[in-house]
Amino acid sequence: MTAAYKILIVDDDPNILEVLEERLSASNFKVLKAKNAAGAEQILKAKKGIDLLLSDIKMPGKGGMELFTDIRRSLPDLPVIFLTAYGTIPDAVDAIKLGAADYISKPFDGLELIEKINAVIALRGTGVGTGPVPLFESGFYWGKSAVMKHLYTTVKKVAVTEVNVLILGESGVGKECIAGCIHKNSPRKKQPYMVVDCGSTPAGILESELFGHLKGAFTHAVKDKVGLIEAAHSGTLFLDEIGNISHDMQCRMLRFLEDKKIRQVGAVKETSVDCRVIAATNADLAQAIDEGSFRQDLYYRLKGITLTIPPLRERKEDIYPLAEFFAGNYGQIHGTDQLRISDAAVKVLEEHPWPGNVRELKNTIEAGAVLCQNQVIEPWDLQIESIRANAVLTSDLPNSQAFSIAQSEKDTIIRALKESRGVQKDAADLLGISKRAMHYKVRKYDIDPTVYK
Ligand SMILES: Nc1ncnc2c1ncn2[C@@H]1O[C@H](COP(=O)(O)OP(=O)(O)OP(=O)(O)O)[C@@H](O)[C@H]1O
Repeated sequence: MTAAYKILIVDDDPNILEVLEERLSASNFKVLKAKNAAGAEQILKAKKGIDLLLSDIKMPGKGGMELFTDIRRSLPDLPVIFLTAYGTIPDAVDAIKLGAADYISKPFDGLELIEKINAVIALRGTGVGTGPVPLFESGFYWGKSAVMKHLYTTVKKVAVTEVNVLILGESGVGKECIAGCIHKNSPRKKQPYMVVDCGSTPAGILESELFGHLKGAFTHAVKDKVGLIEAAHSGTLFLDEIGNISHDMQCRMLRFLEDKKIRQVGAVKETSVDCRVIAATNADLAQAIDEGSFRQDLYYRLKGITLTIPPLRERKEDIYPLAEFFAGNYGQIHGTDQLRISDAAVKVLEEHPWPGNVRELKNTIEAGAVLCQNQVIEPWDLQIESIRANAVLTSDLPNSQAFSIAQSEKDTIIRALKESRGVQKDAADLLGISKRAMHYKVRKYDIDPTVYK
């Protein structure tokens, strides 16, 4: 940030005004102060070009919320961050719903405060995110819930900036899809997009994967290797499962994020790398910080902006549209007619808690598409064990489908094998079961997979 950014602080506590002024001036912001709302309004009237207002919520006389509502009329684009004390957080949350940019709780962490200010200023006036929300984009279905519409707007705003982004959410909610979407909508979209799965890469290998190495740096380093960070130069680096990296790797990542320089394993010289960083995790980083297993300073570096994708069970209104979307995709890919999902199956889908989130729903619909008859997915075509068993036992199956559960399972296995031309691994993937379970069932039902090749 440059000295050009002007921040107006309003707080009735002179100590807070002083501490904030010191902290912000040290980060090159120009600071103006007011000890009450009236003072802030005077400054805003007299001085042009204030970039951000940092306001206390509880002040004698006119409070922060009232000030915020009033200045909305004359300065609708001025971003406001609220300072909240214990007890006023609900007010701050309400203020965000009304359009405030963010809030920070007292006593605040200096680094977090600066990161938030930088992020808000970076987003200000980007002029995006005000249009209608498209239903889907590049294979990603945004859904109909208010929370996903809001996420879309934020993603569009964030994408055009250089801010680092931390994406949080359970496994399968679509974190990697959102990261890709940010890159595709960013000015870096024509540059490399490198994905690193920090969770599944063994710690010993991750360092050389990320930073690269020189020939001879260790036993198996038979030639020089460019790391993924360097490969992402001028583009975007997506660090998936960042919550799983070792303490040593956290230190190295922090140094990289601070200086934007890397040193290959075995090298003496450092190389500058310009890449935007997006990280994701399904871990509870706040808890990991409390437990001392994740560095707080790294956390703040990563979370210029945090995007949280809620689990599917918390946005039930997205289940049916997503299921239809996947059914439609399946039809297109396999050249079949549009699949339908029966009302009874929709009910089953909407009642399931989806621990595997959208990934589980997608697999369920794809397996249902293979198993269904006459292009209609019924409850018994859904590979959701508890519900499926119940549906088979209790539903009004037509006579031709009135199989025993075992017969129905055998039939399912055969249909999946037919679909995957006898390849048991692919059939297992289709049904969402392990390869071992597939071998077991093939033996149990005495099925010969080679017949379906
Ligand atoms: N809104 C969506 N529209 C279409 N497909 C989606 C959506 N959300 C998730 N998916 C699909 O679900 C699967 C999982 O998505 P993704 O890998 O982005 O999730 P994730 O949160 O990164 O999971 P993990 O934490 O396990 O890595 C992918 O096949 C993806 O295409």
